Amino acid sequence: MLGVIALHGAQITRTAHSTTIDPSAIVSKETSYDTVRRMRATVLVLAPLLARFGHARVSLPGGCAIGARPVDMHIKALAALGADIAIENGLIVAQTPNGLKGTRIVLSSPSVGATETVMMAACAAKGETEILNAAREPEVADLAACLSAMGARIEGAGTHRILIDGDTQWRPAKHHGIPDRIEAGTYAVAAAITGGQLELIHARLENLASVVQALEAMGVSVWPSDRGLVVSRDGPLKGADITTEPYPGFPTDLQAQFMALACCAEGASLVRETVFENRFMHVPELIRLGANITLQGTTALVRGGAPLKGAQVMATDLRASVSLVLAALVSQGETIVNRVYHLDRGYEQLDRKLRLCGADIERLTS
Ligand SMILES: CC(=O)N[C@H]1[C@@H](OP(=O)(O)OP(=O)(O)OC[C@H]2O[C@@H](n3ccc(=O)[nH]c3=O)[C@H](O)[C@@H]2O)O[C@H](CO)[C@@H](O)[C@@H]1O
Ligand SMILES: C=C(OP(=O)(O)O)C(=O)O
Repeated sequence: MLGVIALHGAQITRTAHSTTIDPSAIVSKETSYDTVRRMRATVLVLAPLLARFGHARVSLPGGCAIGARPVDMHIKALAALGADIAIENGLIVAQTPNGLKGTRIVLSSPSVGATETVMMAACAAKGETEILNAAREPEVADLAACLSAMGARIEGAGTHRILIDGDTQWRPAKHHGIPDRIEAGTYAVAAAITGGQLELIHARLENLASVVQALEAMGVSVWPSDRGLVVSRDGPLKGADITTEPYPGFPTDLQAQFMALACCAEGASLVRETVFENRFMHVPELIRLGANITLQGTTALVRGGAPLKGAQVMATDLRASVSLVLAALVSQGETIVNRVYHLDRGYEQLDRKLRLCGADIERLTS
């Protein structure tokens, strides 16, 4: 695989649903559960709706089926800021009869979504809010940069402690979301698994340190270019141990893709998932392609080097889907990935981009 791939803004690709769907559709009882189930980002409109209207009715979010995915931290934090919240018929119903009031929020774990919810709500609260044990993901800092451009006063986003001065006087602003580091990591695996070279335009080394470390441990070269990063492999792939962790650790959203890569390595790899309790649904499908993987609890032992052969496989979630596409690129014969619609939540025109770089890939349904 050889070529150049331009990455899109994280906010565009990763939260596409919230940008294209009118909030009134999200709260409508007519919205089909199946639609909402696929949208994790719906929970993130709760704070802006509350701040704007003083009340909100938002479907309990779903997102990728990779665990129970509760929203207890979002709800507890909004309640601490002064919201009255109830769950009714699968909807989160919230109101702020006395407005929101800044306070100290200690998150029980550094949830990305809960940090974003609190940060947005705190902008509209009276007084100061402190978030402790905040998520440090670059998307949190990027959201803070966007809110700050709109008039918010936020310090410490990207660290474990965020301070927000409330009562924001909002103003219009333009903000470009950061390039999607998960999209970048996925195309990096495409270059690595095929023994090719890709230049990833806009990819940022500073947001991909743990990913680059894993690639290098597996025998893949990564270097900065004027426009982004170049990822290249011409020697053998080596096995590596990978443990998913909150940022700056190795991202859970790249675990499936690296497992596909590990299937093609010489030697064994251990892949541990610590963020979500059920994120190994790609394993039986990779095995269907011929991979040698043993699952034990939250750890997968991948014995690399077994030849992969094309088969009919089923995509279960966004990253599981793309891991099957990546494995199919190096499988002998034809692979058909069913339920490929999951892909579109995180990748714009994946098939076209891979085709332009030399892959023999075709989308059979829209
Ligand atoms: C739309 C979006 O940005 N999605 C990303 C976000 O998801 P999301 O924001 O849902 O992920 P979180 O960081 O909140 O989840 C991390 C862990 O905390 C748990 N938890 C979370 C909230 C809560 O109220 N209670 C609770 O127990 C979750 O079940 C999970 O085990 O960060 C994840 C971790 O990097 C990524 O995989 C997702 O791609
Ligand atoms: C899990 C993911 O997304 P969401 O949180 O939207 O389900 C993902 O992007 O891999």
